[in-house]
Amino acid sequence: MEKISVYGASGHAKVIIDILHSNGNAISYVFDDNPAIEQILDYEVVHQPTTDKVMQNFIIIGVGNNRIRKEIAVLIKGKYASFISHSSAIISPSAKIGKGTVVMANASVNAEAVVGEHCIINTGAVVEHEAILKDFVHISPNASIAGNVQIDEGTQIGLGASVIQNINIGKWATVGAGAVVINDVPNYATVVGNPGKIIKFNKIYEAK
Ligand SMILES: CC(=O)SCCNC(=O)CCNC(=O)[C@H](O)C(C)(C)COP(=O)(O)OP(=O)(O)OC[C@H]1O[C@@H](n2cnc3c(N)ncnc32)[C@H](O)[C@@H]1OP(=O)(O)O
Repeated sequence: MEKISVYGASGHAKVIIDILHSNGNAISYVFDDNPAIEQILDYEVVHQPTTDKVMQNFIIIGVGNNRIRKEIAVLIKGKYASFISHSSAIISPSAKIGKGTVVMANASVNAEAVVGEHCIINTGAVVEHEAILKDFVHISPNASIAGNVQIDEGTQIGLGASVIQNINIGKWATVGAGAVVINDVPNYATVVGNPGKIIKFNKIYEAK
């Protein structure tokens, strides 16, 4: 089993640690740049200047925010672990999943789905057949992505949201918790409700 370092000691990192345990992976280091965070679950959190040691292992970024996860991925250019998944996740042999991505407990990724790098397929989420998710996408707990949906970089699909088949969702968009998306969503839009409607466009800058 690979030894893995977790970069970022957040709540999301705690779930990643559970996943690594579920697979029998050894965790070498948990790193955070905030020196005030000293402990996460049973692990002592290391800080600079131990960064070099952290980099010697395969890395999973333990940060839930898509934009910050991308900034870290671009900044540290580490050797990222191939995707990790909880032992209860169901992943089709024909699905393709990029490095650094995390598939959590009871999630499903079905036939010929393509999931990019550093994505989060959160607890109980469903990514249906032939869906295409670009890098840094987060499918929140219990959200469902139907067949042939395409979701561009950095977009978050909120808790329990549903996206019907063949929909295209742009980059750095947000779908609110519980939304039902039945129309394409443009880049940067925030969509809420059933049927999903655009309420605003995100003003946060796009990670480089
Ligand atoms: C493991 C984990 O914890 S993963 C975390 C997963 N988290 C989520 O899924 C959270 C998803 N986020 C949301 O649903 C948020 O409410 C967002 C992003 C859609 C909107 O958040 P904000 O930008 O802060 O908007 P704000 O709270 O000001 O709401 C704006 C309007 O939209 C409404 N609204 C906000 N969220 C929703 C929603 N999910 N469904 C319906 N209406 C909503 C508000 O009531 C408000 O309406 P009003 O203008 O008539 O008063």
